[in-house]
Amino acid sequence: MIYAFLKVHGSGNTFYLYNTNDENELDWVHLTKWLCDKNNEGGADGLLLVLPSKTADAKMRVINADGSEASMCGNGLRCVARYVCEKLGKTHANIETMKATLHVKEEAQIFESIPTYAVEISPVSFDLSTLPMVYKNQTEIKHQIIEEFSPSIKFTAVSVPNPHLIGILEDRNISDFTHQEQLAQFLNSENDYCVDGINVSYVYPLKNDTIFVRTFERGVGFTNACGTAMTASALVSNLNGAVDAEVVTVYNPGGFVKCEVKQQNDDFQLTLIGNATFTAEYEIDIKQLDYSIIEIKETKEQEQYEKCINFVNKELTALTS
Ligand SMILES: N[C@@H](CCC[C@H](N)C(=O)O)C(=O)O
Repeated sequence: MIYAFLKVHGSGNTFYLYNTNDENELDWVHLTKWLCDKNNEGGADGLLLVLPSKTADAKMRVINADGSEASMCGNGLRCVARYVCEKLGKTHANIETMKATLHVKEEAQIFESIPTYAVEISPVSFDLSTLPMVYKNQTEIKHQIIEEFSPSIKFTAVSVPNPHLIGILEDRNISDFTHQEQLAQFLNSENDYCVDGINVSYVYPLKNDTIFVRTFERGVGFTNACGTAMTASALVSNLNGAVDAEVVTVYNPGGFVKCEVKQQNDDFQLTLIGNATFTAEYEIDIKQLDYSIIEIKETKEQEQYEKCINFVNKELTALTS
């Protein structure tokens, strides 16, 4: 039987998007592992399921490349937002996710001819029980050196609501990620700190309102970008004085986003703004657990997005040289 998928990305964080009314239509875990295999048309970082919702315009589920399910996906939510808004002929919508129903809307383009959406990132918590993560008897890890991780990097643990460990670096050498990879691989395998793994991001403050973020994602590995990680990094950078801006520009290997950070008492209102690019339509023949790609129809959107990448690379070179 032939199934229609969209290939989409937010900041180069690439997903297959599939819309269905039947939440049990296919073996999502088995399918996602095949779709994300780099040997199959370059793979992807995960699968976004768009499903009916009793309480919102639609429901989003996120399956990581390794088959694990995540509670949230910021880059993916922008793509789902565009898909749902275009399908319903609206510029605003509410999307049900595992832990919250989130408001999404079409936004002014962040770069010429780039479809742009703004999505709410919520709930936010610094309580280690929400990650889940354990460290001695602490209930939080906030801008703290953890000798077992690094003698110099200060880390913050935060859920948005998926789990993130954010390290703020003092230097601008955004070319060597060896330490980050070693720590992330340790925390995403058998260890005494994180039972279900954690997304690990290193943040490089560049200006008072600008950071660079590289993320090793739980269930995927290094990706071009992680929307929830970039938003969490903008929040943590503000809280720790690395930046002082309500709107933070976040560069990443896959492009850039804007993260809005508002605080009222202990409540944070976080908004992630960035591209929602649809690169191709895929027709995939699925017979039980056997898959074959029948046809790929490229859109023209990636050509325009490459111009955005070229602009970002020039900006980054100027900021880090
Ligand atoms: N890349 C996504 C996050 C996807 C889930 C994450 N890997 C997790 O398991 O928490 C994003 O853009 O936020």
